[in-house]
Amino acid sequence: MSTDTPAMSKLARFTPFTPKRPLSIVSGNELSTPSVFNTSKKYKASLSTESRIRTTKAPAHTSLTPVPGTPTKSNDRPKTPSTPRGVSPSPALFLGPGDMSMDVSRVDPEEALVDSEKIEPGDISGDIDESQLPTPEYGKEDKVLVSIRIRPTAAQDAWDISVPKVIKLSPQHAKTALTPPEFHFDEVLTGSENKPLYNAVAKSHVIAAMEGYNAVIFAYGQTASGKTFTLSGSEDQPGIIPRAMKDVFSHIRRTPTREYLLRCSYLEIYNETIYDLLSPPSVSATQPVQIIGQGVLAPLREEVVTSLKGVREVMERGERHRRTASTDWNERSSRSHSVFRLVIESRERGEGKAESSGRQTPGARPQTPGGTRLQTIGGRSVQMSVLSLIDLAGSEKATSDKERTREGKYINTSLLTLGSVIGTLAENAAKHKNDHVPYRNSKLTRLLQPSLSGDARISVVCTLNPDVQAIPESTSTLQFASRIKRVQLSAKKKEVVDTDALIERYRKEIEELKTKLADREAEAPERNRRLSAREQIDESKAMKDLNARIQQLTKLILTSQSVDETKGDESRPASPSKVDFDMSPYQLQQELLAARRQIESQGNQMLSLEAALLARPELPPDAPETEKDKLIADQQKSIRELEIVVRGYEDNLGEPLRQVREDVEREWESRLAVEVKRREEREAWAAELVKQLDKEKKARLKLEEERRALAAFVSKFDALGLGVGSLLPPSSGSGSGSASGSFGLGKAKSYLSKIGSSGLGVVAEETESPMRINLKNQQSLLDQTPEEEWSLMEDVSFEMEMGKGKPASGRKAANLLKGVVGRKENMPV
Ligand SMILES: Nc1ncnc2c1ncn2[C@@H]1O[C@H](COP(=O)(O)OP(=O)(O)OP(=O)(O)O)[C@@H](O)[C@H]1O
Repeated sequence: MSTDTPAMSKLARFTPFTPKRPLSIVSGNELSTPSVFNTSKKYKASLSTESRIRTTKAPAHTSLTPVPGTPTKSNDRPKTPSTPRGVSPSPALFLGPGDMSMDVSRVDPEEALVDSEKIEPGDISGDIDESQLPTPEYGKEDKVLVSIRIRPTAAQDAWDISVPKVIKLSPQHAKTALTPPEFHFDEVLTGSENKPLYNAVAKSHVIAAMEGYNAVIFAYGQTASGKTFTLSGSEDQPGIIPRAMKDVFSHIRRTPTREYLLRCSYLEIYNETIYDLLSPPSVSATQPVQIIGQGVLAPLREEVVTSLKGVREVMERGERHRRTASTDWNERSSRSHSVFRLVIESRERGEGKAESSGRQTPGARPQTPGGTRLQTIGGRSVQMSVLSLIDLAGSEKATSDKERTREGKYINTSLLTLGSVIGTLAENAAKHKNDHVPYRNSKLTRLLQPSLSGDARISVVCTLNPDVQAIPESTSTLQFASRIKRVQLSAKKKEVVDTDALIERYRKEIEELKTKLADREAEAPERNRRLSAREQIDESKAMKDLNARIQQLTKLILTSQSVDETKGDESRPASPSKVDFDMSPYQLQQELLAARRQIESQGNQMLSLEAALLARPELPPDAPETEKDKLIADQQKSIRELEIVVRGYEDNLGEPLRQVREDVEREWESRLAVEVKRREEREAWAAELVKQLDKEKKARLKLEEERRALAAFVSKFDALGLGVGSLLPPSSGSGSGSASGSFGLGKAKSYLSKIGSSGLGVVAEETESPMRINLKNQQSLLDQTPEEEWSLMEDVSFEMEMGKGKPASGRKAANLLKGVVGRKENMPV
């Protein structure tokens, strides 16, 4: 290939190949973080000291790596492990005072606005050629902008690029005698100059992103073909990313009518897992990023940037966390696909500075899933777009290293999936088909899905290694590039609807309804006297409807995320999330019902708006322009209303309803807990009672035994004919041995049963024998009967009369008594 082709003349001339610089160890203080923006250091950074040492000093564009297929792996070259996601500094480090970037969760977007006045000259100086505006047609078409970049080589070049924008294999390298096929692209570029490359392939897309279109720029190609060099560049040849960032700020400076909020994130897909490069590695390793919706990623750290320095800091941090490793073909091969995303939000500036700052009540802004968002203010809508800059890992052959081979498999699989996705999309576009596109087969294609489905302007730079040994890989890259050229796009500007006017209307209606309600309430007592019961019911229903409408409108305002600054919190409707916790479950259920009714009514509102939209009057083509404009304005109004109602509907469907339900549940839960506790206490008490009863039963059984023993003793005593009178204490009423004081067996039994069921009942609480206790504390029944017990025996008449029966001698009787009673433990005799 001749370096003097017309294609070349457009860009920088071929940079003569300089042999690879021998690796040298640099001293510790020479180690510093390389930066894409830093003109004195190489961009690509690694966490491993080894790789930092090796790469910090190497001027990238002069040390060309050999082509795959001719590994230069030498034994003396140190093997670089893949960059470890090393121990990270504490997260606090990321938000230090010197940090130019800010975690979105802690930033008030209105305070982080960037406008033309805030751009420092340093942010846009350098080699950005502001006069060179993007080629007009680029980025404005519905096609992907596809460019080929051929890296310089010292070996024999296999490709012919003598015709502008065309590349074909030089006939001497073709395998057949047939003329090699030609590939046509938007640009075919060579050389090491990154500035013309940027202007040709990226600038228009960066500007498109600044103007509200989603834009994606990615580099595709085999390993060591120059993707990272193209995107990130080197110290003296900054690549697309640093140039794009400069252009972002210079665009802001050129656009004094708008103000901007910039947020950036940086991630990599490594072995089919997405890692957040801005989170501390310990965090991102344990919480990989998930794709939770069309282009929605979580958890993903986004940082607000207000200057080029801020972007640089964020980029450098991300770069430090990227995985790179030495392979057989590239000393610092990217082992992952990396995606740098810049979210650009902008709106027209207001009149004065105060208004332009658009300060909103802090804290009043509802949280949005994507983090901090710019608000529409006073009719100023917000434009939002995402610029994604993607450095894909290179396709490669199996290497000699096991780990690299494993990574290579993942890389190749995801690139293959990308290829087949692109193939299907191209096919669908060419044949107007709608075949299934296998986006879900890899993380990379899932991530790119919204863009590839047409939602973004895409520019692809396919990098080629022109060496003869790399012909198969280069051919495959060219085929990929041809396919992606056929993909159809239809990117549209994303503009957040201006809801302010509508909200103002709602607010007015609320005021009117409130006045009406207040009037009605004031007249109610007087009116009710005149009205029949039926009419009173109707009247109260009408008042309820008024109330419901007020609430509905108030909630619509809340869901449209607008807060009236002048009225502060007063103007805010009672948020459903602030349900009164003192409400009874009944009241909460009423709230729940009201919320449900509201959802239904919003559903109806949506249907009627949809119907109105469908039933819109058709205008004849020759109708006057003013009529057409009016119709368009009316339709736009209906669409806005519909959107707001839909948003309100979605919000109500989720949040408030859930919260009311939770409140009701919480209320019932606490009640249930009290009931359960009470029940448990009762059960414990009942168990205790059962235990006590059991004890008492046992005590009664013992007592019964005692009683029986006593009864037996008395019977024996009776049988022996021993009068108890002599044993009894002298009684005032009956003298000892009185004939009338007979103690019959029946009476004694009744006495015993009485004492068993009354006085001794208390012993049931004791574990010891009730008799024993009783006898411990009292005098023995036989020795000394307590008065009250004797009183039980008042009517006892001694059947045994003196001299009747066969009296035992006093000594014999005493022994007998001892013999019977003495068997009873502790019974004093
Ligand atoms: N156009 C170019 N001009 C000068 N040097 C280049 C050019 N393209 C690539 N290089 C050099 O070639 C080497 C490999 O390039 P680079 O790392 O960009 O390849 P890559 O495609 O990103 O590889 P991988 O997929 O393995 O990460 C680097 O040293 C780089 O500086």
